[in-house]
Amino acid sequence: MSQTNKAGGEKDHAVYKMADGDGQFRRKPSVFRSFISADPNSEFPAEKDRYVLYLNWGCPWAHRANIVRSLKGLEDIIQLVVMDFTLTPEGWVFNGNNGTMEKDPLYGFTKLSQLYFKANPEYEGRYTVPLIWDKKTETIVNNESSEIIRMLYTEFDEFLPEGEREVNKPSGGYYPQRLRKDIDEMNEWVYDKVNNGVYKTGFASTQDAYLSNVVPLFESLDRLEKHLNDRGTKYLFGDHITEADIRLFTTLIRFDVAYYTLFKCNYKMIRYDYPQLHRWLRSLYWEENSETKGVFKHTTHFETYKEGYARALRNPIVPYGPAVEIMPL
Ligand SMILES: N[C@@H](CCC(=O)N[C@@H](CS)C(=O)NCC(=O)O)C(=O)O
Repeated sequence: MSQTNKAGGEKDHAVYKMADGDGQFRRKPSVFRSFISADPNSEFPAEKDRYVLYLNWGCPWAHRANIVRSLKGLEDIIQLVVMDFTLTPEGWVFNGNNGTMEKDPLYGFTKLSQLYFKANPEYEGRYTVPLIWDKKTETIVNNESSEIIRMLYTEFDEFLPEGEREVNKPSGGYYPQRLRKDIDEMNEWVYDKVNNGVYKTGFASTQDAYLSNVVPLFESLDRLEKHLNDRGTKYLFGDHITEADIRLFTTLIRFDVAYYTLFKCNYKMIRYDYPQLHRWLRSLYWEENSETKGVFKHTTHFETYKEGYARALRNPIVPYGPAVEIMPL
């Protein structure tokens, strides 16, 4: 493979090396895996103004956490720190660009890696968002979005009005007991083939690696289309939004705009080829009702998607289209 570098001399920097020697991108497991708990005697008890969520607008994993923080009405309880969406050779940085913070508000840091080293001076993994920081013990509680969102569903409920608590929701909330098996089962293949599938496709560095991921990606989108079509429901598992919707949304809202071109996921487009998924995506984005609370739209930042992925790929060109980011309802 040619290593021609049109974007400058940084292309070979470790931060941009996504594929392994065989051309496949393999996401490393997150390292910080503690849980915030409603139990006041736990290691990380839920408290107001104790925890901080670090993220940027570009990242789909971070987007999950941002959606749940707002859906749950935790804006006054969990602080949000937004970093720039451009992946630099030093990882994510604070620089004040694009309306983000100039410096880390807690320590004045300029790089996310500094928080990782403050939490663990021996840390060796990647410096990823999202992460939840504990101001009291000054460490990272968790940097795995699938776990962060689960803490947010329930563990801060005592700070919320009765009706917003998961136990009091007639639907059972975002991860209802009666749907757990179905949601977990869907999460498993949607994570591998769709959420992470677009990355494995886009970061593949050989034709074989690319094909071995792009084909299952579209087979899985076909499967999701059929799931919605067969059930005829508004959301993936009925009339209420669940975790499965939140996890799929952050990938599909980036699909036509960014993954289609930049990650070469260009076999089909959501808007033209998947009527059910397109209907589902637009209703989450556009409808402002008691289910969506307008949160899906307000946490979506289209302007960062194309540019963020182009930069992460060291691609100097930001694609011009599509003309419309998301079609009207
Ligand atoms: N498993 C993690 C993945 C998070 C992740 O990979 N985030 C990306 C941004 S979309 C990141 O921070 N990448 C920086 C890097 O790998 O250097 C999660 O779901 O929380």
